[in-house]
Amino acid sequence: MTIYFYKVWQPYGCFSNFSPHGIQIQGTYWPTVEHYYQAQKFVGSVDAVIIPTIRAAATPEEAAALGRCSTRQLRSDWQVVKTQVMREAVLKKFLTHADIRKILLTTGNEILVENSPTDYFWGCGAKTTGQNHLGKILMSVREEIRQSLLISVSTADYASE
Ligand SMILES: Nc1c(N[C@@H]2O[C@H](COP(=O)(O)O)[C@@H](O)[C@H]2O)[nH]c(=O)[nH]c1=O
Repeated sequence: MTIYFYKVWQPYGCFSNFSPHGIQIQGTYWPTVEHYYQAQKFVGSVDAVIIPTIRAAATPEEAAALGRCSTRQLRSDWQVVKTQVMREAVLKKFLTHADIRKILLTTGNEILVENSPTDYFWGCGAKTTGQNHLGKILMSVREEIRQSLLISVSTADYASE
């Protein structure tokens, strides 16, 4: 059965990038994946000065509003790199926090869909025809973590023989 998620306070809210699970990337701490993702839009752009303000935003909603401001200039390669930026942050989130990693793994092979009514790239959009890239990243992170756990279990078996 497909698992839909969107808001933090709804079922499977920990899959939202707005969930309060901090990550450390290259020595810098970010309060949520959303803070990190929105700030990466400006790395190397003339508006990079906004990055510390996004990192310090009190909420992910505030970080998103800063990052979505249409008068600021995005980095020129943003459309090319944004999916990889998101995957790196989501993977780090689930490697860092054991409680939500367990929730992700217990979804087995179910399809995960960000049920955003507006976003046809990261989510499925109101018509459910969106590309669901966040759901796809979560499923791929789930598989990567599962495989790495299998490898560590089999290595431990081997070592104990
Ligand atoms: N969960 C969630 C949202 N969805 C998130 O918004 C981000 C896309 O931002 P952008 O690329 O700037 O349009 C991405 O992290 C997506 O998962 N948006 C919201 O306004 N509220 C929310 O609770």
